[in-house]
Amino acid sequence: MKKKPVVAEGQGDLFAGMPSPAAEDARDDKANPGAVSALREPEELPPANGLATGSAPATPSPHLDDSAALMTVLEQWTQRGWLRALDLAFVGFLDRLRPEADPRLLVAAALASHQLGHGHVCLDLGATLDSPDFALSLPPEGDTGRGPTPLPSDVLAGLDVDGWRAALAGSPLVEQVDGTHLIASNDPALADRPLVLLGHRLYLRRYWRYERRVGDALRARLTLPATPPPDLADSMGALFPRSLAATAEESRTDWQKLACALAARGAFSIITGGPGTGKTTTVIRLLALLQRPAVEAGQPLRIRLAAPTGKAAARLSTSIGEQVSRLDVADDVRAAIPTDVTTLHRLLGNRPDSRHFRHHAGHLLPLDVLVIDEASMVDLEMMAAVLDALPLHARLILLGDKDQLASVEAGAVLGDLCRDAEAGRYSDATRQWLEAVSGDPVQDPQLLPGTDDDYPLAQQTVMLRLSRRFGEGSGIGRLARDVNAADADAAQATLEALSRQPGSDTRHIELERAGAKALETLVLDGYPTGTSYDGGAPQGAFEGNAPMAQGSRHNDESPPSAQGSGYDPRSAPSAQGYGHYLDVLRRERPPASTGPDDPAWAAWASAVLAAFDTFQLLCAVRKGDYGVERLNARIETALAARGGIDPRQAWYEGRPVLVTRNDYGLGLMNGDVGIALMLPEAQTLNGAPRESRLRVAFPRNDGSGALRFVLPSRLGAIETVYAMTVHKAQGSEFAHTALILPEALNPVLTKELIYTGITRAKTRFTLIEPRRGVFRDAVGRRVKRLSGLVMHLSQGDEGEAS
Ligand SMILES: Nc1ncnc2c1ncn2[C@@H]1O[C@H](COP(=O)(O)OP(=O)(O)OP(=O)(O)O)[C@@H](O)[C@H]1O
Repeated sequence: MKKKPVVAEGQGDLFAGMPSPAAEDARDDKANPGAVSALREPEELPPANGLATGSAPATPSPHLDDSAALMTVLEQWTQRGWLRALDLAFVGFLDRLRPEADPRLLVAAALASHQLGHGHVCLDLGATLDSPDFALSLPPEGDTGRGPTPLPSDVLAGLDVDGWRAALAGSPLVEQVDGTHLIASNDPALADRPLVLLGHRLYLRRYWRYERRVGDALRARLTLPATPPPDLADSMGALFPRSLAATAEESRTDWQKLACALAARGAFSIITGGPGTGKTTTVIRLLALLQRPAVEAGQPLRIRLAAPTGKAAARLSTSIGEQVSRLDVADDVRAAIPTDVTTLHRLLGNRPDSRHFRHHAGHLLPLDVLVIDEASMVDLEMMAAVLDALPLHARLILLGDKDQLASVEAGAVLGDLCRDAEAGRYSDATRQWLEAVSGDPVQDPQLLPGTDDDYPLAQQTVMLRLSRRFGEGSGIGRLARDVNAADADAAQATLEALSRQPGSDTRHIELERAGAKALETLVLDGYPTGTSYDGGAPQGAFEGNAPMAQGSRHNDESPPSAQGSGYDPRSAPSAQGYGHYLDVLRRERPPASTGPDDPAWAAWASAVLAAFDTFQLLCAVRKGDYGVERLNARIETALAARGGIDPRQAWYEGRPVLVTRNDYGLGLMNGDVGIALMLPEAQTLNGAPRESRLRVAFPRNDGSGALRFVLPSRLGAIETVYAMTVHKAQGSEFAHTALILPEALNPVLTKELIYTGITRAKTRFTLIEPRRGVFRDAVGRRVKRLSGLVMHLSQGDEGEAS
């Protein structure tokens, strides 16, 4: 078969400029040949775990006969949406670079690139051969895989892990990294090779390099001498009075205090904990503790606070603002603690259409302390960029919940770095130092012993263990804990018990039993008082694939709020559906005579946005009957049917939209949510009556509470957002969060996803299952993101952390 050209050489983001970073790597290694100790522990090459290892090789698949045969398959996969165009382009690039390349190399390259799109930094050859379709999440959700297209398991059939590895190792496109030292050779000819093989892991060079940069930078920070502020013990005593300890347990070990002490002594620290465990409270006290001596010396520290998304930045800004105002410190110290939180992109100085930032190793950030909140959402590439741009003297503090889903982009940096957080792994020296400065014993049944050499990172990591938001009495908290423990039976039992309990904050709707109407009622109206949704809701419109409003009794009649349930959405503020924000939109609209500059319009827009935030439907998936795309359409139809919106045009008043890509020109960030509203024009022509025009109101997300109004025509990457994926909801919270699962288990459904969904809820949580058992099965499954950081950090705890 004749080979087809795939793309122009050099096209595609992943491999653009590949040679130059590689050359930099080579320079790094020359300059610092021993730069691989603490974080980059010597690797023992993992044993091959491909099922085929050791057994007689099965018949090789014809798809790997030659590169033309393979290219045909890869093109089919791309056409079907199984691979990204970028993945195919990468392979096309390699194929042109080395026309004689082994098809086993080309398929591995395609899959390594594909895995990046699924968050994995590299391709694990053994795991891929063990279970190709599952490891590669192919066919993707919403695709049954039927048809003539071969599956990955067909294409890889007959490959054994050793043979595959040997084919890669022998390729001139691959640099084999020394498994003992984790460094590349310094041969400049090799440094141009676009792929890196480390044991059974194949990396695109760019990502291997990010991993190295993060590992090296963290190790450098961890080996700096400790610099605790003077009078640490006294300052901590004042900032963490005993009365703050809420329970008998915490009065023994105040983890917030210990976190503050560890962060105060080193150039790098991590404070992890679930929702409401006091991460913000702790970091504010830490900033006060660091800033006081600096202010007294007349040299206040330059402190910056950042988060990965605008929404997360706004949330931290609000919470810090409230807490700083209550802080018991001198006014000049309080004034020197910032409350504005920026996004990481802004902090680093994004450049339009470029993945490079204004601040980098050659132009460092002008700061002394950097706090990054919601660090679980920071991907590997961004973490490398931050560490590059950070002066070595500056303290870096990562805050986040290690158990949440990782970033959509490749890498699970916080999760990787927090592997030992639960077990503590403090060395005797760390423990003694902590006990001396805090006056508290360091004790918890989960703690395991450690040493400085084996667990360098653990010495600067603290896990906060007590949730103040979701205490013992909170159903949401109980469910989140069971899910987080991956205890499927306990989680299912808790869910059912809470759902039956009157007045509980958590509900379970099984659509098989309750009928699709229950979903419609929930999404539109929240919880009507006195109605049980998990049993007796009437059958109706929202069944099967029918659009939500088809056949609905609401269509031509009064809305359900007036249909005998006795429910008035205004009387149940903590359990709203989407009817609520439309209600506010209608009810609170300023009179038509209100001038265009009157602040009443902004106040109205703010009220509508706030009302929208009281409820959010989250989906685990995008495709299928219970994915974002179809549910958005069904909800839109249902709201239209009751007269709440008029979606005959793409843009209509009340349309909620989610920004899906940063737009620096407009000041909008990926994750920002806005609502289209009809607003008066500022100008009229020749005394003509004033016209109204749709504009989309977005919160400025800078802590000011101000809004930004944007013409719909200026918005590029947006989507309607009645339903939102759990991934997109990270960093946000909603008073009432409903999480709907798909009908069948699929690779994205894991306990991390369910945990992240549950913990978006502030006061109410509803789990909706189209089919019983999906929740339970999902809770039993963990995300396993592949990355070398885990490997570098895992020495010394073999067998304990898995
Ligand atoms: N030591 C403490 N004593 C009393 N209240 C506390 C203490 N620590 C935190 N809180 C309260 O608990 C709530 C949650 O704290 P905080 O916002 O610091 O947690 P968080 O972990 O940052 O939460 P999030 O999950 O929103 O990021 C706040 O109302 C805070 O005032």
